[in-house]
Amino acid sequence: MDSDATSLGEIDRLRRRLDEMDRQLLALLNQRMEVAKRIGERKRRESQLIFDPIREETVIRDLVKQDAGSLSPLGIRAIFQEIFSLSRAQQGVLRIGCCGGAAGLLAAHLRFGSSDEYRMIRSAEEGKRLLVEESIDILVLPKQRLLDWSHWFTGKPDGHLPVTVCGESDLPDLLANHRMGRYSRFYIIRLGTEPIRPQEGSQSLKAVFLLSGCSREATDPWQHRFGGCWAQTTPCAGGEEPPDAGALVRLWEVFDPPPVEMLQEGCREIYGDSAWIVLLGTYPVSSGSRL
Ligand SMILES: O=C(O)C(=O)C[C@]1(C(=O)O)C=C[C@@H](O)C=C1
Repeated sequence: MDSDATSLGEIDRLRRRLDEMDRQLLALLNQRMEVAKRIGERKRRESQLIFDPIREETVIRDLVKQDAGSLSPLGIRAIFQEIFSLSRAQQGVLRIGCCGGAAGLLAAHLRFGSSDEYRMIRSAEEGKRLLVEESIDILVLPKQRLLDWSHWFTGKPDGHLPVTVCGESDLPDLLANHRMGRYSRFYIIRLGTEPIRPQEGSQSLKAVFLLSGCSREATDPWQHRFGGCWAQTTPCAGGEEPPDAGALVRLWEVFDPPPVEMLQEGCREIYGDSAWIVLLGTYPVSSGSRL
């Protein structure tokens, strides 16, 4: 037997092993879907949302920590995001609205997976309406448009938003051509005033704050005062700042988010009554490029 034939025989044998493993994987996935369906029934009875980003992140993180094989963290993440997507589809449909054209759709697809329902949204205003009407469950919004949210809610003196930011999605550098580059970061927003609570044992949290009613320059002392203590601040206004909306300041890698009252107090000290802060939500951050 020549060496080509030997190698073909070996490939055949290995492929048969792969076939058997694929069958096992599929059987396990089907079993997993049955369990997810049961969780979904329970959630429906208790009026809980299908999408639980903190649980998903915790599962992925634990798996990445556990894996002693050759899989990359990004690979594990991509596989499990698809599994969660299948699993959400068993529980009902997660309806995702995407602003930001094709880039928004792509960012959402990269974050969520193939089995959810996507809908292109022409403007942040339309997205807000559909979210409030509950025609969509999640809105994916380019970071530039987050300022519009700041704008909309500056009118509300109590500073309560009916939405929380529950994640972020990046377009990988690979896709950052001229047009997409503008839309490299997206926020995932969902309805609900309850900020997402950190899971016990969660290592790293992000908090997003809107600091409104003051000019961009005026955020400097605020950043100086609070930035160093427990967070780094990043102004992320981009070039599309609405005239009176004030500044948006993001705090990130907040391990132990300070009480909102303390922030508000500090803010009042610096700006008197001319500014206020809105806590949009806290959510886990991943060490990879996507959440
Ligand atoms: O743990 C849950 O709450 C589930 O619904 C299961 C599951 C999963 O497949 O692991 C599915 C959807 C949620 O977003 C989180 C996790």
